[in-house]
Amino acid sequence: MNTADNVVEMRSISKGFNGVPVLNDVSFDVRKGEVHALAGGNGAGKSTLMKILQGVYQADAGEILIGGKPAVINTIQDAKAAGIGMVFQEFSLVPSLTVAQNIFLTAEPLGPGRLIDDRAAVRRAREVFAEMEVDVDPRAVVSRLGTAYWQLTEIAKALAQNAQVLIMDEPTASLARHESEALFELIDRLKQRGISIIYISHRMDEVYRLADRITILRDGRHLLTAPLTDVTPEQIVEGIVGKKIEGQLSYRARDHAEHTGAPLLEVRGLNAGPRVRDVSFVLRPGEILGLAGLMGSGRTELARTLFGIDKVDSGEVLLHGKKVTLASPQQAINAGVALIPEDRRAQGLVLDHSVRDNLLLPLLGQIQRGPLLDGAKGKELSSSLIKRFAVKVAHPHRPVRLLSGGNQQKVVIAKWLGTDPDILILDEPTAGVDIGTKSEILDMIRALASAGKAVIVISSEYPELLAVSDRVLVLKDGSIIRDIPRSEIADEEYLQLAVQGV
Ligand SMILES: Nc1ncnc2c1ncn2[C@@H]1O[C@H](COP(=O)(O)OP(=O)(O)OP(=O)(O)O)[C@@H](O)[C@H]1O
Repeated sequence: MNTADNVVEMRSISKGFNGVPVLNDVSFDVRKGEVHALAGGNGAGKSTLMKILQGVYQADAGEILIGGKPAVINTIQDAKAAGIGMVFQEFSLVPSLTVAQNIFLTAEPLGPGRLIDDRAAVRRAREVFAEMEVDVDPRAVVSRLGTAYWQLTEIAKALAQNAQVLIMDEPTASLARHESEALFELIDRLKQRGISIIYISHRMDEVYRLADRITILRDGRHLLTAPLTDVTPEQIVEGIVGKKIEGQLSYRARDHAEHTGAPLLEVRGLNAGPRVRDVSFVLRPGEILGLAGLMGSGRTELARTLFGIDKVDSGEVLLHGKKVTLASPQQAINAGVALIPEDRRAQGLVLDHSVRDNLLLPLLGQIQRGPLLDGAKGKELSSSLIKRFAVKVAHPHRPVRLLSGGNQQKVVIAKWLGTDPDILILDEPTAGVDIGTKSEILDMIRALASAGKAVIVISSEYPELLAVSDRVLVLKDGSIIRDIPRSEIADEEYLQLAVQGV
């Protein structure tokens, strides 16, 4: 293949931060109209490579060619001019503005007197959405729209700026199932129009559904680039993780699986706001309970209520047979409940604080010596958690925000498991984590249950939910509509139908 067929070519890129190498001699190319998956473990360097292509970082060595010609991409503006567009994972729109205003925020069509011409912007935005074959009202205020529409607006914004290559970093992370399918269909259409997509995802099914080729990075080095037709899922997993992983997503029987002990948690007629309605269930030691439901079904709200964040309107919660008041997270923690939240950046971490401080936050009680903190003990505790969860960090005193997304998730999990809770609630625990870590997290969940704890898992990924749950509660509009033992769930499809209330 002639290099001129590549819309983007990155050659021998190297990059380090403060002397720590992150990318080492990495080459990567993208052809016109292809979806190229970029895969690799947490911290492998995917985002860093893409930030170099977007002009956010400059490479220490190597070169970039656009359409076969050497290009200098030192700023985000350079990248835009070169036809590189980014669909941000944490959306970069201004919520108080309309869709059209956001699309043309930096490049408004100017009317007479050089004012922002709203009518022209709306007209042009309509054209872009028509080309995308999606239905979005350009006059709608962004804050009133759901995540899927934010994403469509981001894509429209890049296309309006003539992007030829779109970088999508975990684009389905906050989408419901049907929204993800709509996104895949849009990607198919964009491809047909000759747009190239760089697709970063830890989800293997998406990679196979969409990608023409895959490039795998491991520890900052290029491992392979191949058409998807030439590699098996097992080879990809092994390439990413560096070892074979078997039976990751199959349900395994465990010790304590009969769950005959006295209930650890009893919820009776719980009402909290509009999304938790008359919820009752029992959770016994050793049990893993899956919560399934569509977006907005009340899964997250139920978790937040049990952790003392959302206010209880009526009903009772019993822990170890005793009635408890869960009016604050502190009360919940004291009672032995821990929640690993869905939105880890907002709720799970203090991003500017060090990895060590974040890990020790819920453990302060354990390292207190009189009025002081025992520094040595803190160091020991945090180091052992970093080791146990294989958090990839140059030094524990580095701020958490410098960690890759997946490693931030590991810090959140390590932090809460360090508190040794009796009841652990995990809301989308594997979002953003690589396949190796995912399998470790699922094993951790199983191990906790085997040790006699009780676990509640919320996950939109059915294979994952079915791999760990002994029982699944299906929620709809805040109420439990089904309570199904794992043995009765034949397959994913069965669960999907149950969730839809069929
Ligand atoms: N600004 C920075 N300063 C210091 N180190 C950084 C910075 N940005 C990234 N790193 C480090 O570079 C490495 C690669 O991170 P990167 O975000 O590129 O990984 P990734 O492959 O995208 O991972 P993930 O799948 O977890 O998102 C990580 O070890 C990270 O801590």
